[in-house]
Amino acid sequence: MVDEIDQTPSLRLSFIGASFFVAVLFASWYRRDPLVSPTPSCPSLALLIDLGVSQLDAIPTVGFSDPILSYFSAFRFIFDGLSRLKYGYEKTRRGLFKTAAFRRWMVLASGPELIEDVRKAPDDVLSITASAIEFLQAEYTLDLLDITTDYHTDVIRAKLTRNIAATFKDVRDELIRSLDASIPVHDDDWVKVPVLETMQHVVSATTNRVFVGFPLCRNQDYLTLNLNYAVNVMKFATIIGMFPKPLKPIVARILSNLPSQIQQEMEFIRPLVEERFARMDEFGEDWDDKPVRRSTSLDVNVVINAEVLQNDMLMWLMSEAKGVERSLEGLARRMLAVNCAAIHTTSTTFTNVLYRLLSNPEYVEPLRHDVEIAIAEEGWTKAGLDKMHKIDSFLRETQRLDSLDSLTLLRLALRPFTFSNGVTVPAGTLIAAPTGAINRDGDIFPNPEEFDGFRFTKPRDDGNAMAGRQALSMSPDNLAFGYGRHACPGRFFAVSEVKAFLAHVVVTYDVKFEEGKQAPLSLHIGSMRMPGKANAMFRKRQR
Ligand code: HEM
Repeated sequence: MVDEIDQTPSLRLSFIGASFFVAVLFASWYRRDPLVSPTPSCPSLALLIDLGVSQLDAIPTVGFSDPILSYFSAFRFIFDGLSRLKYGYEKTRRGLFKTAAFRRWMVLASGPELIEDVRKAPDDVLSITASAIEFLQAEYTLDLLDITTDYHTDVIRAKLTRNIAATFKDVRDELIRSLDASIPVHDDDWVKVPVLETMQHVVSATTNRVFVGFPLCRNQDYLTLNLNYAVNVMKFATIIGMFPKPLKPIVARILSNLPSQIQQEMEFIRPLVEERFARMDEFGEDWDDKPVRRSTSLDVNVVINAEVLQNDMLMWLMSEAKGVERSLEGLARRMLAVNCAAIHTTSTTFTNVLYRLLSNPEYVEPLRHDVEIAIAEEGWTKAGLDKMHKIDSFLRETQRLDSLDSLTLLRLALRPFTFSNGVTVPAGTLIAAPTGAINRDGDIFPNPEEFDGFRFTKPRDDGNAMAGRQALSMSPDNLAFGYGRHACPGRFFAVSEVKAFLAHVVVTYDVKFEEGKQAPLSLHIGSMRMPGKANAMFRKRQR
């Protein structure tokens, strides 16, 4: 007994010593990075740089700076991300601070100059693709055939955006049809609807009207597949990201059923792809510009002899895909990825906008007025949406307070990067803007915690009411869609969709929360924010 007591401290010390040694080795191996430039040949120097001790030292840290203890900070960030970022921002406003991520340091830049530095940096220095590979764990969650190409981004930016006015009638048609189906209002009765699930369904159907056209956009199994895939990517990425590289494929295999999802997507789009490739072979590459064809095999309950749009996302991808990407499997994976980028973000925004409307019923009448004036002038068109300034401001204010992620402009430094204030960060550092904290800065937005739905319609000091104030305007103060060359290419489409939704809801329904209920608490995981679940009550608008 005595022996045991005597030996315990030395055993404990040896155990702590050995654990420390293993932890340091593990940390140096775990944070070693295949994506960035080679580190120096001297192992100890490489270790110091990998751990960010030397070059990052000058930047203040939120949490532990110590290489080992920083893992606790990275872990804590999962539960407390927004307030950690707010704390760092308050202390270093318009400067730099850093916090630990699991595999590397993340440096947060705020203030117009530093954000401009990030915006202007070339892709081979600060890479959005490399950060997406890591942040979304894209190798395991998206698993594109050629992960190095993002041709879908150009397709969205050019073709989808150029076709917004032309496809608006279809988008609105699908929006109304799916809302009618999900919210069966009769007479003057109130109908109870689960908000998040309904918005996910409505956005999937509406978006896929332009992605694959009718009738596939109404196939419930197809919509569920793409929706589940989109929601799971975010969830799985967070979990897989916590494991070291050799364990990631195993964890990914346990968590996800990606191979079967890809197979299902292939089966859904196979008839379209085969028919269209055959036509492309017959008529040449210009075939996709033939806008419509008549179909005889549609769901007769809904539309008879409808025009089926051939100008859809799948067609545009087929026209631009090269190499392995120009196969059924390549296209199926790409369609899943595009759905993933579009559905989760837009349905979360629909949900946030609706919760804000239910929580602030005094906005309903002025919003109705805004819509009715615009529609009287321009009809239900893209030009009509552009005139709905109050609807636009309500959306932007919602995005300000309910940002989907408290980080944007996430980039991975592939080479050392020097900010305009002279501070250099090493290759392998993540860089981002603390958007959630910027959005709550009282110097930029007076009464920042207050929801002021018409904040962005009020005249400014320079008398220029609207310039730079729309939901689509990007600046260091409005990063909801990012900023610069890699800003969200789907933002024009997304904003039209959300504005069309809000405009339709206010002129069609009366809305409220269930008796005694209010907006649910959001779930925060790391920097991400997901709205909670609640029911909304709808009835036909009483005039
Ligand atoms: C309200 C809805 C949406 C929000 C809030 C949103 C937000 C964002 C943000 C913050 C970024 C990163 C920008 C940066 O880091 O600079 C981004 C990128 C991206 N978004 Fe969206 N997005 C939305 C809808 C969409 C839609 C509808 C699509 C597709 C049709 C889409 C496709 C993409 C793609 C492909 C990228 C990567 C761009 C690149 O790598 O250059 N997004 N989005």
